[in-house]
Amino acid sequence: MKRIKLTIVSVDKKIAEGYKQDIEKFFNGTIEIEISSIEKHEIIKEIDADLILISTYSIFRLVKQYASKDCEIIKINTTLSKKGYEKIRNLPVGTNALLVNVGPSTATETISLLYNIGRKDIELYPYYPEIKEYPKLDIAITPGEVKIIPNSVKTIIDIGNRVTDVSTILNIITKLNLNKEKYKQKILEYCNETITANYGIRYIVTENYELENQLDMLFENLNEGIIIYDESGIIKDSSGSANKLIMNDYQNIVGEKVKDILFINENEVHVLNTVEKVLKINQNDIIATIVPAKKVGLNNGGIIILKKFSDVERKMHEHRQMVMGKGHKSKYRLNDIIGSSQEIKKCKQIAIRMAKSESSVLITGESGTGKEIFAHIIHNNSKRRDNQFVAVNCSSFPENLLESELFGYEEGAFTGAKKGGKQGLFEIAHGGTLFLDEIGEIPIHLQNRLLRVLQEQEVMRIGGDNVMHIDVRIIAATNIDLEKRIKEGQFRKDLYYRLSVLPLSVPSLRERENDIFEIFEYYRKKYKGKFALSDEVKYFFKNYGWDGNIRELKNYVEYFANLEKLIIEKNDIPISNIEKQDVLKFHEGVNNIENTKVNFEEELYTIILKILYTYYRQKKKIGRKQMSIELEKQNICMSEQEVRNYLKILEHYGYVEIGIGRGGTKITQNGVNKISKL
Ligand SMILES: Nc1ncnc2c1ncn2[C@@H]1O[C@H](COP(=O)(O)OP(=O)(O)OP(=O)(O)O)[C@@H](O)[C@H]1O
Repeated sequence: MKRIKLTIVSVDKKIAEGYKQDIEKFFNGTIEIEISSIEKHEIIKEIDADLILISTYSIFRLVKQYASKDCEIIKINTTLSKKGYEKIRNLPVGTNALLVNVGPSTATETISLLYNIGRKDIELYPYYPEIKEYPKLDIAITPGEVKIIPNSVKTIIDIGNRVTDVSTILNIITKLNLNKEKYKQKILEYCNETITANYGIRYIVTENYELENQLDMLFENLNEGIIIYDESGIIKDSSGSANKLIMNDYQNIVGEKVKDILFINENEVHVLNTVEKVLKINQNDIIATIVPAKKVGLNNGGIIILKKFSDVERKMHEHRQMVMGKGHKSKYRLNDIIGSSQEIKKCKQIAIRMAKSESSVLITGESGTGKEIFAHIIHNNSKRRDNQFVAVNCSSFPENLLESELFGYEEGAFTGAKKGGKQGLFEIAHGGTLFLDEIGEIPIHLQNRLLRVLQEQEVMRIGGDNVMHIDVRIIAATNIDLEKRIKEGQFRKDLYYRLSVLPLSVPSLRERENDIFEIFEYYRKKYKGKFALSDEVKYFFKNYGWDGNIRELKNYVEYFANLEKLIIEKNDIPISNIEKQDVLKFHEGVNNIENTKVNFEEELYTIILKILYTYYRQKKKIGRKQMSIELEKQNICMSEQEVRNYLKILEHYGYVEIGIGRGGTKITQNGVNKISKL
């Protein structure tokens, strides 16, 4: 292999020798160094080198003539050795001395060097052999030129030959494209042996080194395994514990592909946001946090933190995922609420007004009506929008886990508690909004605690004695009748009042029939469905009960989009034929309602009206479900859909009033009159 060649050019051969020694010593003979001197303003021969170093800029033009076209030329920066500096370090402030060197420029250069490295407080006067006038001083300082010091001088301070500055060493490494890592330690040593006037470089070299050292230590001592990978998913660095977790011994995994090592897909490696995955590696459950590293210059690379986790932690993790699944960021905007019905427009307006307030909101409505979207919208339009939106589904946690999720715990609070404790969701949501979904499911004991937090705006972690002030806005949602729960003694009245300062009732899809097809169309486009609905199917959907509301509708659209059919027929609807017939029959009935001869002698209408009358006397409304239960008591089997059909027809005749949502049905005065005549 060809050795790298460096040529040093200087006016004075002796000086060049000095530089050669410094550089040779640093590179430990791995670089070939030649000296080319200048005689009578000429260079003896052409320079054939990979890099040329010159002692002064005054010879630059001359050297350039002898150098090959693309060979770079850099000037050697010089400085003092530490030993030399020590000799002048203790000179008293205000000392006057001659600075002796071979010529005027070298003398002034040395004065400025001493000034730059810190001796600004002594007065130095240049002295060189041809000088005509100079002050007669007792002290002379010289970089090795003792012979030319005038005899009158009493004290000679020889600071020794000037040495190559670390900045030149760094220049050589960079220009010759040498492996910086290899010289890291040597650069640091060189910095310590010499004095440099280049404080910036010194700072960067030593500080970086210390930082790197600390990082290396941290890297190796963390229990978690760390993997750093580049944009091709290739591992660039890995900590000992990562190697141990993955390979079961300390075998190095640098150079391997992340996906092959962790058995995951390529797209799981290149993530846009931090994700957590649970992996099974070497019979161990490992939780891998994959952090994209755009900001640290790895492009699409990233960092993976690997951690073994116990059963307790796994449970915690699963539950955390339930919470995190809902995200700590608000994702919906007003435009995500599709529909132009008056009902939904009004609901949006109310939500926006509520957003401007700081009071608690209670969102009610059937399942799948969009309560959660409304919670996001209220947060997004409030002044808390730049802070966390933390959503938690109260029904998805066992009681004790919900408590620790909400309020957090201190280390050692219970067996299996994580080291360092855990932040509760109230703390996480500080400054933002906490969305408590399915609040009706929260157990009584926690209701007490929740109420206290809301009243006092303070939380205390489980097992802790530190009270933390929190500023969190609560939005709660429920699809069950909380007032009923209160009557049953299952929900605290005072908590209910505190939560429902601003009540928002989201209408069911049944109450806004006109929105059905608008939402249908929105999701059809979203799922890239190419289908159209047959007329019969359209009638069906218009008259369908939509108990699952928009969530159910959305599922239908997704299902149809996957069928890849152009026209969706009745038989494509994935529900039982009986229910389908009911709906369609009803449709025909309602379509022909004007002509429908309702035979009130027919027992069924009478029975239904009578049940309604009984409820009316008890000042109660009755829902479809309850109606079919009441009918069953009289040995009449009728589905909720059938009940709905009968009620619609009774409504058409003005005998009943069907309430919106789950409001239930009430007999009218007409209806009362009707049955009294029967
Ligand atoms: N107006 C709307 N336009 C479009 N999509 C909607 C609308 N309302 C709800 N959705 C969608 O319907 C689904 C159910 O909404 P969401 O989860 O907000 O309902 P929910 O009332 O909170 O239900 P649950 O009580 O079961 O938690 C979601 O996928 C949501 O995106």
